[in-house]
Amino acid sequence: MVAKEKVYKRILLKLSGEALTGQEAFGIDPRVLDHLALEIGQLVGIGVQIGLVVGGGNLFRGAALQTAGLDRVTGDHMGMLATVMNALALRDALERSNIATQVMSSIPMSGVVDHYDRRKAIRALSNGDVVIFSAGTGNPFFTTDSSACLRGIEVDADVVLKATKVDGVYDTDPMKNPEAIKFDQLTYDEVLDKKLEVMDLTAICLCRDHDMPVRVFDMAERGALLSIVRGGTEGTLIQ
Ligand SMILES: Nc1ncnc2c1ncn2[C@@H]1O[C@H](COP(=O)(O)OP(=O)(O)OP(=O)(O)O)[C@@H](O)[C@H]1O
Ligand SMILES: O=c1ccn([C@@H]2O[C@H](COP(=O)(O)O)[C@@H](O)[C@H]2O)c(=O)[nH]1
Repeated sequence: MVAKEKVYKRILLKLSGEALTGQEAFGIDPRVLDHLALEIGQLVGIGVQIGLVVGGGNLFRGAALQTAGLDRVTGDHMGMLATVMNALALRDALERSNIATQVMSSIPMSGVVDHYDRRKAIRALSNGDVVIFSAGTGNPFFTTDSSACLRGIEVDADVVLKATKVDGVYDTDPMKNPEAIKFDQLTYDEVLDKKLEVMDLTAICLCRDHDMPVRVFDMAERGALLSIVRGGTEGTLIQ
């Protein structure tokens, strides 16, 4: 039974960078951005406060660049800059849908976006603006899963919602094993013990230590986001 009213007042929504590619060969598919603007607009419409983190996997990942011969820290810097590009594209799509949006970056980028400031972010969220936290944590060797959980905890979100390319957490990677079995619910320790790779384990530890629930769900499933903020059980809940 799904409530008509929202059960979450403030959320941290982590969007898959990789899923932004959509049907394009590389980069960002504008149709994915438009779909996201529609879904996010529905939440804004019922008064949900939304912090966003978008990944960079559609453009660059430090680990992949290292495999190709680049220095790892340089690769991670490139990955973090990729998340800023995605954040700018997302802001553009949201603003075209008349959704007030601010982008903050963990890496100072004067003249392009504001530097991350927790108090300003909380004020903006309280005013109903969508706030996109870009450039990850600002540090190499992390991922945007960790930055999403970190920012979610900092701004006192009710939940971290990881919107990704699969519809939940499975016992093995469902992209590689069609027989994989899906979980409806898991504890943080079960994710850690089983080394389930849907989310990086640093992020899970952080959420466990700060009692931040995480729901993993399919970014492409229409209406899933709205349903979840009203108490729907799409995907897998980790708590
Ligand atoms: N046990 C598992 N259950 C579900 N998915 C898993 C599991 N193990 C690995 N995965 C993989 O994890 C992926 C999601 O994590 P990943 O960090 O790669 O993507 P993302 O965070 O959505 O993208 P980006 O890093 O670009 O933001 C899924 O596409 C899935 O293939
Ligand atoms: O705190 C962070 C966050 C990210 N990175 C680098 O950016 C890329 C893209 O992020 P994804 O989470 O993989 O989408 C990541 O692979 C890292 O290289 C970072 O260094 N620090």
